[in-house]
Amino acid sequence: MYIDRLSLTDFRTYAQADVRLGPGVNVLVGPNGVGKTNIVEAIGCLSTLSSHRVSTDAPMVRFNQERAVVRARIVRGGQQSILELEIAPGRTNRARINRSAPMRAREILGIARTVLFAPEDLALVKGEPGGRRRFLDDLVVTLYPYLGQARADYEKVLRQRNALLRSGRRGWNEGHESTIDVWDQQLATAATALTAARLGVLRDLDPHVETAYGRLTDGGKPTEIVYISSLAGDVDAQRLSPDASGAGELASLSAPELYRRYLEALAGARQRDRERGTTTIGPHRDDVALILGGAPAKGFASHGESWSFALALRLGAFELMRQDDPSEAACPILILDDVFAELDARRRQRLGALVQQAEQVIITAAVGEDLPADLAGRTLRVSPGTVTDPQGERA
Ligand SMILES: Nc1ncnc2c1ncn2[C@@H]1O[C@H](COP(=O)(O)OP(=O)(O)OP(=O)(O)O)[C@@H](O)[C@H]1O
Repeated sequence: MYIDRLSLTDFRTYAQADVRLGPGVNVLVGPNGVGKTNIVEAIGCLSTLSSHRVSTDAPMVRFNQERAVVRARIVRGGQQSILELEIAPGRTNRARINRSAPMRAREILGIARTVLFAPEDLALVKGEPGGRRRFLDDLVVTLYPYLGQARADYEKVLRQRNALLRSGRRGWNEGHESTIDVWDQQLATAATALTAARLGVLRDLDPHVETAYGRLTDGGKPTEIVYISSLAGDVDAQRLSPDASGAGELASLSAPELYRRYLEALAGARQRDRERGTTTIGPHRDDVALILGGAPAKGFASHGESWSFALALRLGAFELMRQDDPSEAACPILILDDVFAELDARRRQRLGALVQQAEQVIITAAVGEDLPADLAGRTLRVSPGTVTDPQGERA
């Protein structure tokens, strides 16, 4: 799939801009701060309904405006469709497909399939567990959209259980005890679905990440991704020695056994949870250990290695999505924001060769010379509030 026209209204720096893109490689070039990332952020948001760099919608709306609109014409296997997303902070975001009546934004989730790599992804390797969980859950929901419900259910029941635990700190009574039994069953149901899906996706992702890292780094160190589960004991201890994590055993459990393990663990942790006023067992406490050359990448890998590992995670996700539906119409759009400047000449070359597998690649770069010479494609010049197309016309 590819986007051939993108239109932005009051999105970040753009009052109104029309950007013409094409299949193959598209490079957005312009000085720092000119608005290149704003464009790829808009495409990512149309695909995932969230920004890769902010957790709320307000910063995406141009200063002093109330709403932003992102519209894209998407070509999938020769069929065109127009997707539109209205971002209105403080109100419900709305979407339209082919200029239909407005619908809930959720309805367009996943129609534009994208994989976006940005400098912020370094946090996947160096940062806190929340980013890794989000990466994994986003991939789970992309591959198995029906699990979006399990994820939403889990978050809802978790909030309710935590609210009950907090209220119980002022005096725990029989009402609390019977209500928490109900929440535990619901939590265990959603946790089972989510954990099984995460383990399955990790198992499938792992070899693709290893291959991508090897290709990027000329056969560099081996990588491994290990799931760390709060069901299998102290997550901090597992992070230090991921080999000893119980994830392998968890992956072999059937769903009813996993459910039983969650129920047992929640019951066993109830006293502690009551004291702390929060739930200490469940997928929201889990993590993913990224292992490079036998050692946890976090804390051990160099900056360049961490960067390449983060990139390999995204490229691995791209490959997994491609394998999941090998038709060209479903091939995700690959977006690389500011990547090449961070890599040495050889890794640039290798990345340049790797990305050409996508039907559409969108790359941002402050300096065109940072890109490998054989990365053939169209170049769009970005200047404040405007993107100039290859023919030199102002869009
Ligand atoms: N809501 C907004 N309204 C208006 N301008 C905004 C808004 N949000 C960000 N900006 C401006 O957008 C600019 C940053 O744009 P962007 O991140 O796309 O730059 P870039 O071209 O990718 O830069 P770099 O090469 O440094 O990464 C900043 O000047 C910032 O002030």
